[in-house]
Amino acid sequence: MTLRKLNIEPLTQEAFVPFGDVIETDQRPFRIINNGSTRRYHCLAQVETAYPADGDRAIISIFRAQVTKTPFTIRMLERHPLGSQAFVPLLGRPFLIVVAPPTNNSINNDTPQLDLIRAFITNGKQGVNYSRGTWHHPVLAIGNEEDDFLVVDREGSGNNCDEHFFQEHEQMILNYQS
Ligand SMILES: NC(=O)N[C@@H](O)C(=O)O
Ligand code: NI
Repeated sequence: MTLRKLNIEPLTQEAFVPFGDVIETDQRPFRIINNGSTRRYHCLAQVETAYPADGDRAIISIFRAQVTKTPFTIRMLERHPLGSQAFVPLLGRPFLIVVAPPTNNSINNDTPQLDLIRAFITNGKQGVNYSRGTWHHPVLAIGNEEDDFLVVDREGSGNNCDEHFFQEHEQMILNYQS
């Protein structure tokens, strides 16, 4: 059985709109602050929490991710139905992203739409903010050693992580050659 090979696209905000935001300074507006010493690239993304009145909080973590060797089989995607999740690289290295648009009960039995799954490679200066409900693969670090990411996501009650495992014939191959 030949599995579908995912085409890996360079990450751009335009291409990523169905999935969330690209966190980067290239081509973005800024304000000059701090007596002219600093550029503020304001509100590059917004943190979504479903129930702020019930105590949902946006929290900041660091993920130290082991390298994912490619070719790699994409066997599952996950989503966070109650909040967004942002990954910002701390060591300036590219990383891989596999995403599909959010779904609900009326779409494809509320599972990732196979034909809408896309893969991206960042340029090392980009982070991403997955919108609430965006299907995504857990962080995919590449290179020769573990990578660190600043992660901003939601802390609160209830289940905030749905996982979907593909049938074997639906699985995809991710193969990145730097
Ligand atoms: N589980 C967890 O906190 N990490 C995942 O959500 C991920 O996207 O890496
Ligand atoms: Ni996640």
